[in-house]
Amino acid sequence: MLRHHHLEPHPDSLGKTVIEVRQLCNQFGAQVVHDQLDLDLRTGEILGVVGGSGTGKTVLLRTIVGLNKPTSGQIRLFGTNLEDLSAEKRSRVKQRVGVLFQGGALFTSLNLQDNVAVPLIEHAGLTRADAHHLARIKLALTGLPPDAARKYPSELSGGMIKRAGLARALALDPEILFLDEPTAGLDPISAAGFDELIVTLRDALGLTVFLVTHDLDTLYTTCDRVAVLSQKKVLVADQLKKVATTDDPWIQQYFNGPRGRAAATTVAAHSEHGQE
Ligand SMILES: Nc1ncnc2c1ncn2[C@@H]1O[C@H](COP(=O)(O)OP(=O)(O)OP(=O)(O)O)[C@@H](O)[C@H]1O
Repeated sequence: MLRHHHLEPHPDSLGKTVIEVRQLCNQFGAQVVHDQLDLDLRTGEILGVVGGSGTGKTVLLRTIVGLNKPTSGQIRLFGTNLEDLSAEKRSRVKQRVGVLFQGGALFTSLNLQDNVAVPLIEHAGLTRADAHHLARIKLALTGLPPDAARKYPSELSGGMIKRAGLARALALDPEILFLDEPTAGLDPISAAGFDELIVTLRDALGLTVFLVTHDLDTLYTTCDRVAVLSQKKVLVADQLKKVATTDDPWIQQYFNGPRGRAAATTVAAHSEHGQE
């Protein structure tokens, strides 16, 4: 079911800032990817991050979660700058964040239950038996059937792999979930199911979600706000209807091209048919 009411949160319901990116610069050799980029993520929202290929969406995600050291600029996660923290405190902050990388990044030699159990054993210090028990709960939470627990990644469909990757990202009960193109490569029905799952989990677990995507349907059905990366910055970050009217060639082509119009029409048709 489409959750159209999430597209227009009341301004008073917007949470406080959980991620604050200020004047971020990322440069690889002579290539400047981000130049003085600013972005905020607010508690409880699903923020879609879009932009042309190579505009640095994945680099931004990796920088925020501490996997890429920025050339300059500040990033505050839950109000603190990771670089100011001791290794131990930094590791504790990082555990409040879950990441689903492109491709799911599962260990191919482990079955799903063992994959999800890894962070529970390594970071939460659970016994193997307890970790397996909790791993099966996490797998069920993402909509996988019980028999999936003993399957290996090679035995699964793309959609199941994404769900298993999500179960692992949720293993340590994170407050913020980062998703890098979660519906890429999925058939439309699996992709729609995954979109719905993201909204359901956000509502049920009170998550905040940073979602990198190219998928217009995902933007229309799941995101509260959309941030557009263009010209090495976040050009605009706002509700979709406002972003779509921004005067920028890439934005106009993206949202008002044939695919953008089709996605908008589908959502409008659903909301006319008795959705909230
Ligand atoms: N570690 C690195 N070393 C050198 N260049 C890098 C590194 N990481 C990323 N880049 C470059 O930074 C640019 C942005 O990459 P990034 O993967 O963030 O783009 P993207 O917006 O996610 O693209 P896509 O939509 O195609 O996935 C690319 O040109 C990439 O080659």
